[in-house]
Amino acid sequence: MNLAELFKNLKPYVWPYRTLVIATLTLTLIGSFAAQVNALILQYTVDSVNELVEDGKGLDAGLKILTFISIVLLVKEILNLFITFGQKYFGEKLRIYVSRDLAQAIIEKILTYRMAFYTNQDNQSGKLQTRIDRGIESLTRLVQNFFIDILPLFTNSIVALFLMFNANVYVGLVGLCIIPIYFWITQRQANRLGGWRRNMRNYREQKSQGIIGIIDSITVIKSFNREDIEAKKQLDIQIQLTDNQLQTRKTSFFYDGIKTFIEQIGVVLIIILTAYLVLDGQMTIGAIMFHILLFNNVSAPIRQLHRIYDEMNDAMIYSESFFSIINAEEETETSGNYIPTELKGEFKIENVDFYYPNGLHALKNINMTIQPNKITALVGLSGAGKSTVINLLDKFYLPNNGKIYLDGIDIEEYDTKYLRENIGLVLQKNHIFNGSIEENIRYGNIDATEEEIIDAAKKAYIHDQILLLPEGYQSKALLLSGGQQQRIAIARMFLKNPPIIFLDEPTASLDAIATEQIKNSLDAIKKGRTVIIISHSISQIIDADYTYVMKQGEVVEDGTHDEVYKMNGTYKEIFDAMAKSLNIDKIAKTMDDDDEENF
Ligand SMILES: Nc1ncnc2c1ncn2[C@@H]1O[C@H](COP(=O)(O)OP(=O)(O)OP(=O)(O)O)[C@@H](O)[C@H]1O
Repeated sequence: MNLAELFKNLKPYVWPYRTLVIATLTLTLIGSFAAQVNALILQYTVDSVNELVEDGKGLDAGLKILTFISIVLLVKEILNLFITFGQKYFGEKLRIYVSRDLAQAIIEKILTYRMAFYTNQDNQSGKLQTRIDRGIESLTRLVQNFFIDILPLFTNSIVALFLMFNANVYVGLVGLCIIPIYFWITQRQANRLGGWRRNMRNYREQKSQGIIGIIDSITVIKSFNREDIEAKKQLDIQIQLTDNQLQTRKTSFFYDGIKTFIEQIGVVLIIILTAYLVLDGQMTIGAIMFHILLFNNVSAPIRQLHRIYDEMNDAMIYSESFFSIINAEEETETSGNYIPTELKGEFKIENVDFYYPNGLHALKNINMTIQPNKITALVGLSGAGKSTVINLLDKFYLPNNGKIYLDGIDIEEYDTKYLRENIGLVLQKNHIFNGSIEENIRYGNIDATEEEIIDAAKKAYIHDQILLLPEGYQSKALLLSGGQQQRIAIARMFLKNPPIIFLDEPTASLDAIATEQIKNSLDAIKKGRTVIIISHSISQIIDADYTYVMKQGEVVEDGTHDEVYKMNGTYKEIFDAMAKSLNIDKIAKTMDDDDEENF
């Protein structure tokens, strides 16, 4: 991203604060003129004092001059006080507001993005966070620097250059010559640093992703005693990062040295030239001071050029990824605008093919009909594509081929918000977010009353356990056990009370008693709705009205439980294995013995 594109992208965020910008710019201009007063006064002082000495006049005459100088300098400093304060304050205000707006804008934007954006390898949470944080940080620093540093310094520089030309065209030319040389060197420096800076961004992203990874997987790391391996992985990144940092610093030091050298040559040239003009009688002695101070005003911003360049480069590099996130229109979730008056809940999946963003062919020419008022089970071994079907029905992803219809209308034509409003989803994992139990359940219906929340928790058989917690419904939901969290997710679905329900192994982490209780609750809620259940539990599968059996992304069998069982294929294989794993013979024997004893 070049500077013009950067400013174009940034403009919408700065535009609302244009009054602040104008105020800062006006103060900057006044400040630039005030900054030249010192040079003028110094020249005046040297020349006046020199004249007094030459005329042999005493302190009395000098006192008048000194009083005048002191008053001018004092007034200038008081003025400067207000100018600098106003300029910094307005600049800072601008930075804070722009930073807030950028942060909010990117959050609002990514919330509208489709699921594929989040599951993309490049957008792992740590990486995404570093990209967003760094982007905002460098962009806001750019805004601040532009108004607080760059603009005042460069306006100073231009005004000083103008005064130099006004004094003598050759003096002005020396001042002017140094600028392109400096620019050229700084640009070479920036080009050489560009690659390393990009590397730096990657290493920083990897570093923060690494730390997040460690925290997320700490149980696995500790249980396998893999602390050393994890530390080594981080060390490798740190070593690459520091190598890169050193290279950056080395290059910077080298170019900084050259720039200081050039600047000093400029100072020497100014001294020689002005001394010549003074000796030639074309100027008074005060001009030497005047020119050196003016040259200093010209070179001061240039001396900062590399820092400004660095920051601009940072802003360009980091804003590149920031704006690529915020401007990723192709990631925005699509929505139709069809809203039916009534929802029957019949899904038809026709010849659907689906590839995940990483290219994995997860569904192959799938055909299914999901009947309303019935329970449809999706059965298959791990990785067969069952959850993927649900992902497609929820419009988290769109099929690459084929169509999905709901009540005869293509789901792409449906208003996505309406569709999801009518679907209740209980997932295998990742269903609890940071917040209290109450907040987590309330997510199902933001306007629910306390009684309704408690009622939902009761239906999910979690109410009694919540009451045993020290903070009850206000306890942190993430601290609950896996099975308890699953029941919170079920309570949330009960509260939502949608006509279509997708249950992805809803009882996977539950104990036997909770499974039995939840099963009864689910049986109650299933009535009169469209229900899809994915389960590895025999009891839930047997209860289904219709079953689709999936294998490696394809539907291999479908029918009622009896029909698919009799096909002697995958379903029978899975079902028999499930039954065997339950050790039904022994269970039956234990229960028989128990009955006999009781008898
Ligand atoms: N976000 C993703 N990106 C890439 N591949 C994915 C993604 N999610 C799932 N897959 C892959 O798609 C295939 C189908 O996965 P899916 O989760 O649908 O299986 P499943 O039948 O529900 O399995 P399980 O019973 O273990 O939940 C698997 O090979 C899985 O690795």
